[in-house]
Amino acid sequence: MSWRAELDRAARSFRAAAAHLDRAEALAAEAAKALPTADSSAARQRELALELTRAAEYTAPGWLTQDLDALDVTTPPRSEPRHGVQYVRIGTARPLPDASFPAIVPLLGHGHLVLDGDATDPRVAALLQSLLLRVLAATPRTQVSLVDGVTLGQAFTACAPLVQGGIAGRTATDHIGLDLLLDEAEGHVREAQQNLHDQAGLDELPHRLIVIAGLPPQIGGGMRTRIAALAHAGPRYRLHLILAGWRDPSEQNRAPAIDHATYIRVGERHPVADIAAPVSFDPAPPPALARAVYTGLAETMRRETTLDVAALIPRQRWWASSVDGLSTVVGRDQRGEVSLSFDDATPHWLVGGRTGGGKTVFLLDVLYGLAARYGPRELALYLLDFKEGVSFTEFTPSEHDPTWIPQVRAVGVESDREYGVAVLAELRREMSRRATAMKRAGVTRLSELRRRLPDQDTPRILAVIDEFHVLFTGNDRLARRAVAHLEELARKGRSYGVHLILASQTISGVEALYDKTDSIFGQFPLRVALPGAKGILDVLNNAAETITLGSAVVNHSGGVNGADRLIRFPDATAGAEVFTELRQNLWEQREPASKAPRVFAGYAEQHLDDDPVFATLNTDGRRPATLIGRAVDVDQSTVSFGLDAIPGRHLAVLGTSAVGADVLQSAVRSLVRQHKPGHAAFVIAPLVGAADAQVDETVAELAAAGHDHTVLRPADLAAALPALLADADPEHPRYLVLFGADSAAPLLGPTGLSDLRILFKQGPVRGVHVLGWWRGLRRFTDDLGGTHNREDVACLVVLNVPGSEIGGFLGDHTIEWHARTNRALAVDRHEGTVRLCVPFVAPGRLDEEGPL
Ligand SMILES: Nc1ncnc2c1ncn2[C@@H]1O[C@H](COP(=O)(O)OP(=O)(O)OP(=O)(O)O)[C@@H](O)[C@H]1O
Repeated sequence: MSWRAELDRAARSFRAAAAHLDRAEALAAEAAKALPTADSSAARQRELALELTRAAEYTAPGWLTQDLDALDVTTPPRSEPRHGVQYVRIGTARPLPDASFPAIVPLLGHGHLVLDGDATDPRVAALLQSLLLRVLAATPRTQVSLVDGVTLGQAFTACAPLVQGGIAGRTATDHIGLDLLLDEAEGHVREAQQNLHDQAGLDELPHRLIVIAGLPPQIGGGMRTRIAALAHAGPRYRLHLILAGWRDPSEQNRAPAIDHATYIRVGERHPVADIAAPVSFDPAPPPALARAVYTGLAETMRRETTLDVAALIPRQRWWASSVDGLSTVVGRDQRGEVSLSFDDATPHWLVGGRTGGGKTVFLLDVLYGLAARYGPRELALYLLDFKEGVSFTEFTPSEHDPTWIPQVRAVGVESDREYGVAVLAELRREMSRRATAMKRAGVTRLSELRRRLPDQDTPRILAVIDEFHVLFTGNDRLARRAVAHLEELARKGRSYGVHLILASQTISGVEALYDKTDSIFGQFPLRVALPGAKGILDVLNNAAETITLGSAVVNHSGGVNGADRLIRFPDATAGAEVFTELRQNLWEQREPASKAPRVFAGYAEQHLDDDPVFATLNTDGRRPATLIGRAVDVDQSTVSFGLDAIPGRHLAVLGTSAVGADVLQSAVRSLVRQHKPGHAAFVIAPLVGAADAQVDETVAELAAAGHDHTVLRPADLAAALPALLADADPEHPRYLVLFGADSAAPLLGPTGLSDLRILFKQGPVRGVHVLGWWRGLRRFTDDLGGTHNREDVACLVVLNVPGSEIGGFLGDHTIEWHARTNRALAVDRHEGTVRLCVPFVAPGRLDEEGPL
């Protein structure tokens, strides 16, 4: 066929193609191939170039062919290549100096582009940027994976908004990153295959475009073969490659051929075999345009992936079984809802982010999601927060809302480390119980036990510890116990259905865990990095640095680079009503016997009148007890000292804090309830003005209860001491209550002091007990007659006395006590116990007293 006939045929073809998109796509390529270069008439060539331009514009409209300089961000995208092939412009073909047409090549819906040069060649770098912008602007749902092993990511710096928006993963620059990226791409193919197998179709699956600006130098034949295999399978599953630098200099180790590819030879005059004209490649797009398009895409993605809290909650409640694990929707990514699990693969999670990075919100999303899915027989929650704040209070009953989440067993807000360690110890005990039950049942996993004994109450336990690093501060015995507990729970938890979320705001927080025991770290394969998270992901992975509020990087591989998934999660604070309704709803569904969670609020005062033991005190007990506060433990057990006929059963409250008078008052008030009127006598010595209010209230209560009581004038104290012992009757106890005992010594003089010491030594066996508030340890020691007599007063409530001093007094320097507001150390020398407690105070005392 002559060239003229050839040209006519091509021109005819193009006219027909105008009516038929698919056909035009095919014929455009054919016609371009047919362009003769030598002896054709210039006029005809110009005419044909015009035809080709029209056909190209028709075949690949807007973003796909126009000069990028001539476009702005408002240019609409082309609809997805639903059928057929999407062509994209690579540059301008110029058969004559004054005749040109867009050089377009097929990509999405067809195959791949392979360039022999890499991005170290500026023409290639520019072309890749232009191609990426065109494809993404025309087909906005496309997912992108970027590899640049030759210019350290320089080729894709303009793509930062795509990375932040979750449209592109972070650029892989080395063989490890490429390896992970190929894993992900192979996952895409598998997912698509599954979709086809399930006859779900691929319409919902976005295109995935892998742009490789140059391969990292370290990669070997295996990796190249994987790329070639992906290229072979990819187009059928909406996966396409733009592969630059695909050449191998060694003849022995040639790069495998890429199927379905259009090869572009960068250095040649006719770089594309199908276009019989010289082609100059497109320049890089105007930076402002790229920025505007990519930012717009990221914003659209943000809108589309933003999830309402309602989407976290399934329509049906408590339907799920936790036999094999727990799982809940936590957010969305480009592909839809994202669920995370606690199971054998990801038994525990590590969550981090800067202050205000959304950690609390994320945790609330997770907890409500789980609580909606798994009933109390499937899930038990322990929630611990060490910082000031209200993270978990909404799970507990309050004055405004008496409901609670029935799965919650214990909540600590502004917890002490001691409380945290007590919770961890309780979890370990539960693990031991389960281990025994499993041994007995002859099984090794919780799931087997659950299947074998479906009626047994063995829910999966999730313990959430916010600001967990506080547990390690101090590097003391308590810290070591915390580490030991955490290590055990982290290592064995998966077998016994005990899962942890450790969350922290600070890098030092996370490092604290690492420093304590790097073996724990490996037990937390699932990492959730919120904005500004440090130390949560691998050191080389800075994915969390650029994400915005409401997003999180989820990484199932211990935080390694390239295994990131960017999700968005809903704002729990914005959806508060939804969660409130859910809470009330779940509460209504609870079993009638369901108990409210045990709540420890570190900042709260404890009042004797609210104490459950105080409420049950009566005169039938064998051994009168003085109630002094609530222990910092999971049950907040009441701390008391029994006053029986054993030497040493006296009570000393130590410290200048005004709380001392309250504690003494509580001790007396609890005794008041345990004696019938006339069966005990109370001798009250008000020695300091600071305790006047408590003295008055105590006396009024004694009078109201009809108890025998005397209020001593200070001047009468010395005379009263021998009398107390003289006619003592163990059946009718007597209590000497010294409000401000440190002021007694000058009143007593040497004889009186000696009488006091005799009382200390001989009183209890004869039914006489001293209860005193000494405002200084030194005074108390002197009154005892020296530390060698410390056994004479066995019950101590230590307030603001330095730890070293009390350690010295007790002869035990291992005691760790840091005096602080609203805390006391209850020491029982006989029982050998040293317990941290919240002392009973008068309501409002902390507001008056302020911090110590
Ligand atoms: N998914 C989200 N979408 C939109 N806004 C959010 C989202 N998550 C959190 N926020 C906003 O950020 C604020 C801080 O969140 P949050 O209290 O969870 O941070 P935090 O990391 O727990 O901070 P801190 O530890 O200092 O309390 C919230 O008040 C909320 O308005």
